[in-house]
Amino acid sequence: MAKGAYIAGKWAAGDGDWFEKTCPATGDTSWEGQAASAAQVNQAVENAREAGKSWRHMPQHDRTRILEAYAEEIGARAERISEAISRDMGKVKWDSLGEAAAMKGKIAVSIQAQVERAGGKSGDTAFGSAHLTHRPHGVMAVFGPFNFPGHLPNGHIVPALLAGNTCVFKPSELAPAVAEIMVECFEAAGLPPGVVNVVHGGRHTGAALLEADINGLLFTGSAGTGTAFHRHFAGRPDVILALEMGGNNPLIVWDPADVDAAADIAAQSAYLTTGQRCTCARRIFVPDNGFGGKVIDALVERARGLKIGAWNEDDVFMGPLVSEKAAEAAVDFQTMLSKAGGKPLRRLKRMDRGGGFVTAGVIDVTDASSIPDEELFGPLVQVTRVKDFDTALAMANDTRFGLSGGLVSDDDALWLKVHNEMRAGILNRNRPTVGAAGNMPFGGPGLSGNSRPGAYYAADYCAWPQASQVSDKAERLEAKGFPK
Ligand SMILES: NC(=O)C1=CN([C@@H]2O[C@H](COP(=O)(O)OP(=O)(O)OC[C@H]3O[C@@H](n4cnc5c(N)ncnc54)[C@H](O)[C@@H]3O)[C@@H](O)[C@H]2O)C=CC1
Ligand SMILES: O=C(O)CCC(=O)N[C@@H](CCC(=O)O)C(=O)O
Repeated sequence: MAKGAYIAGKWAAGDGDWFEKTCPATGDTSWEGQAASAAQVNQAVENAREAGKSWRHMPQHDRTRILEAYAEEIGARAERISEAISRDMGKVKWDSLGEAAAMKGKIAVSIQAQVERAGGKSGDTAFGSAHLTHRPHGVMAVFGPFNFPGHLPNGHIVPALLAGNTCVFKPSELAPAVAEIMVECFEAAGLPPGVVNVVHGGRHTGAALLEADINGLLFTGSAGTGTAFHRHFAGRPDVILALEMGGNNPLIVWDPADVDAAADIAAQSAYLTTGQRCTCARRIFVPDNGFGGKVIDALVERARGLKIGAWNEDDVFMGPLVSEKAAEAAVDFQTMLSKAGGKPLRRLKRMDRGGGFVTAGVIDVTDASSIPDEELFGPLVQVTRVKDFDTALAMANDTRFGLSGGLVSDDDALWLKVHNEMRAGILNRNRPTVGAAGNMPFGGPGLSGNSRPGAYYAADYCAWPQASQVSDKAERLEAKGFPK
């Protein structure tokens, strides 16, 4: 049985509600145990605060060295990390191995970012010297999502630690297992007890962490939850919030010479990780002509041809959704689009093998009305045929979100227009909307976050800058009208 709380360097059974996670591919129980209670959450925060007293004063190179060792430990456990993630949330093997590799790769990027974005500098002034220093916030609560249960919380935790903060990590209750391996890696790397604490559980544990004495909330998850958390901390400018949320991401496909290449890009944008990436394309715009028709046909052909299976089967592209509930929600979303006038060209359907398995869907919403600007976190893509490029661009931008977007076109002038006018933090040309680079900022405007992008820019929200003007001795000051 898994343990519910890792506090001050020791695992303990949780005192909260019992919960378990079932693998959506095999039906096996992948994690079971008790959640951390509110008392345990408070204890974890207190221990993180205590540990912070020495961690924040440790020389930067010593903190860096521990995190470099952590990277090695992650690398050595890539196979186990991949399996834990796949068993919990169903991600296929090559994809979860990719996540494990990203976890390791992120550490070097974060170390570089800490130096380049949160380092210090000094210079001479007329009176002495001026200095820039960065200081940690204190105790950071880290909330992880289920879709990248290792890589994305790791992308908050590592920069937070490098900057001298300590963390209390609440993994997603839909993919809790990988956190235990992360702890194992931190221990093996020599991280002092209390610097990272883990509290397992769902909403109750999360709510207790929000109420605890934290200095920052580093969140990756849905816009609904992130917005509720933002509301929770209204009037609390003393708590730093970094909210990484979802998208309703557009991809415009406009007359590239290679229809198959365009369809490949569109299909991978829509269906990678079973559509459970925040950067997945949800809306595809094509010209209302023969070319647009060919792209749609080629996309449908790809949706039909994807090999779907369990993480422990060979050569599968797409695993199941995270749960049966998610599969039902995806079907319901498609039904809602159909009622609004959408025409399914290839239906997203629950598969006979049960669990979270669904087929990949394409729905033509050209003639639909009142489509909600919502993210469906699954493999269903909406296509719209439009009369001209400006209409495509205007429709692409007609969203409250702004995470990712893209253009598939050989036309440089169109790219220039899209680059200047499409409102998306991750904006690609002739590349899938997914697969963002860790050495760049990751986030977007609107409801996709609170303008505190992560990845390379995570260093910015993990420390506050301090500016000092220094004169070695106190000297008399002069100013017009000031008494001498
Ligand atoms: N922009 C980004 O960097 C990314 C955003 N996402 C977004 O995350 C979502 C998928 O992840 P989910 O795990 O479903 O998100 P979620 O919002 O359901 O959960 C995220 C975390 O918040 C906790 N939580 C949820 N409701 C809570 C409540 N009422 N009180 C306290 N804690 C609560 C969960 O237990 C979990 O740890 C998608 O919307 C996706 O777009 C996912 C990955 C990257
Ligand atoms: O944080 C980073 O290193 C870059 C962000 C990243 O890995 N993005 C991935 C997955 C995130 C998601 O979509 O849920 C991507 O863009 O595919």
